[in-house]
Amino acid sequence: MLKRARSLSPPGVRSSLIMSPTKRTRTDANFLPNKIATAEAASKVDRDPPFFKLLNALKDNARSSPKGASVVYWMRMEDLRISDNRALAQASALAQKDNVPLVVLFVLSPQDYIAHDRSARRIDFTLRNLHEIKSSLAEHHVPLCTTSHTPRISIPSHVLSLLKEWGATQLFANIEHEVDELRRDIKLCELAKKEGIDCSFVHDKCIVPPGDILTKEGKAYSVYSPFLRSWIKHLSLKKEDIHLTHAPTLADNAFSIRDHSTFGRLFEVPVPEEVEGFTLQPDEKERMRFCWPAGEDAARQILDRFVHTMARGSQLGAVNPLPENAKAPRNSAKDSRLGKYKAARDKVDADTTSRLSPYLAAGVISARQCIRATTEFSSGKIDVSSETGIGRWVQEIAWRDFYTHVLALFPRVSMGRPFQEKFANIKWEAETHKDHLQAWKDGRTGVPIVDAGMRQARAMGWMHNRLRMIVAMYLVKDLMIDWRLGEKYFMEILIDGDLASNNGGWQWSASTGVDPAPYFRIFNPYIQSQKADPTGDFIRHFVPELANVRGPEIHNPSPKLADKLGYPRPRVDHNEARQRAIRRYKSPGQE
Ligand SMILES: Cc1cc2nc3c(=O)[nH]c(=O)nc-3n(C[C@H](O)[C@H](O)[C@H](O)COP(=O)(O)OP(=O)(O)OC[C@H]3O[C@@H](n4cnc5c(N)ncnc54)[C@H](O)[C@@H]3O)c2cc1C
Repeated sequence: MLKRARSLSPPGVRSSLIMSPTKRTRTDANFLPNKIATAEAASKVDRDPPFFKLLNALKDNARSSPKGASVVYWMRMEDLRISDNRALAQASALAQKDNVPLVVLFVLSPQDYIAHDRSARRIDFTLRNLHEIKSSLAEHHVPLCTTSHTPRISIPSHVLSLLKEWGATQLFANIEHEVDELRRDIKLCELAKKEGIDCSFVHDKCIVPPGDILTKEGKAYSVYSPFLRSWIKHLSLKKEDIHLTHAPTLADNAFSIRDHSTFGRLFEVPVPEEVEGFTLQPDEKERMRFCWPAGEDAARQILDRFVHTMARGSQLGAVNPLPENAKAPRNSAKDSRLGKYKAARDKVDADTTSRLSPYLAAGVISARQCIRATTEFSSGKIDVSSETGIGRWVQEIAWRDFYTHVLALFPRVSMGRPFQEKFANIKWEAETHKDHLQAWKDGRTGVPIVDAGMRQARAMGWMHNRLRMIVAMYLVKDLMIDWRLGEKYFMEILIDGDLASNNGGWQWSASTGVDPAPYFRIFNPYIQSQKADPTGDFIRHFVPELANVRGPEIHNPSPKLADKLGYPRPRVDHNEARQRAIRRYKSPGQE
């Protein structure tokens, strides 16, 4: 009997019809020359990371200025929340102490979005969250002023001019770890100092701040396991331990701010509906809203659902994570998705993972809150054991920290360089096989699990971790296409695009990064497919051409069946491609 996959797409949308993910304003042809630093430039930056330069600039700019007319918190793309937000809490506390209004600023920077390949989905998600934040802040009589500024090079001056307009002598923000953002903030510290304005940029993204976990030699870790061992030692739920402590809550501004000639008007400054060049098609916009509802409440509910409910096959696709009619029973730790995470996390045929990455990447929920939520099931302790679902999930949050530390302390990775310079000259096929890259993007490589994963990304702006590894390794090792083109495409299409995790994942798959998959251990996509999607439900859902195929052929259809169903044949023979990859990695630069 033929089995038909359920239709799980939002109303009016079929995954097979989803062709154009975003209105494209950029081409791949512009990418490589612009983005890759020379080996020398990367080494120079690695020797003197901007992250430490910023910490020094902040010391130099220690709080000394007299009380101003307001205190400003500059919210960025990675901290879109009000609760458990360290910089916001500190700004709020100071505003209370000085008895002046707190003002929240957000600066849209279209040039940065282009330079960093930001997806229109991520920008839309940012704006949707800003709308929520604006209303929530208004309940506390705190205005959110959203501006847009170009060129990006003058953002420090733009922020400074606003601070002066608002009579602020104190600026707070959470640290962003990408090279461009760090350099921008260093510049702002320098300019602010001249104007007598203090800058406090604080650690908030990671559980343990970059620089706090170092090897005995005082160097950053480039291997995950020892990093994890050290990371675990930093975690405790004791009151005095800062790493997991909830940041103090936001205090209200005085109601009189509403009548203030300058600050009162800020309540009227709208959050734009879109940023030019990052416009979503209407159906895509609807789908993103359906799959990824904005706001802290939504994020908290998604976390709660992960912690308390079982995985369901009906949730494998582009579904609403919080269906209105879901009266899902609350399960014990043994049965919940969190509890089963160790055994189930690599399965793609149900919602086995939390799907919190868009919320974590945008800071709609804090990583601290995610870890605190797990302690309910572990007698109030932090479980980091590799033997339990809870522990395994906490370790994933540690991967997020790990890659952010790598980004901050080995800035070369955000400059288009491989972490392992010896792999800089591998011979790629990008020029000779542009059609292969396009087929991969379109989900038409002829390898069902790869195509299903790529179509999931196109449909949802999100992909399961196991699939990300499979499709990434397939692009790099089977199609022999430069990992940077895959990294860029992921940023352009994913709603959770995060430079640290994305680069980490790509360099892991390409065997060029920190703690990578050894270059000779190459995933066989057909074996991976059987393990990740044993029933074939996932493939049938996302590859409608194969919707009626049952049995093992779903993982690797015969040429005859593929031709009959209008499904492409594989572009390369996996075994031959594997030999080619091993040969080229062994002797970089050689054919
Ligand atoms: C090639 C490649 C590209 C990736 N690009 C991104 C990206 O742009 N943004 C992103 O957030 N993650 C990225 N990841 C990591 C991972 O795939 C996603 O975080 C995960 O699939 C998100 O699903 P989830 O929220 O259900 O994760 P869960 O399994 O529920 O994990 C919980 C959280 O832990 C973190 N996490 C889990 N796995 C990893 C990991 N391997 N590395 C870093 N953090 C992790 C994420 O914040 C995630 O939300 C990438 C991985 C690969 C292999």
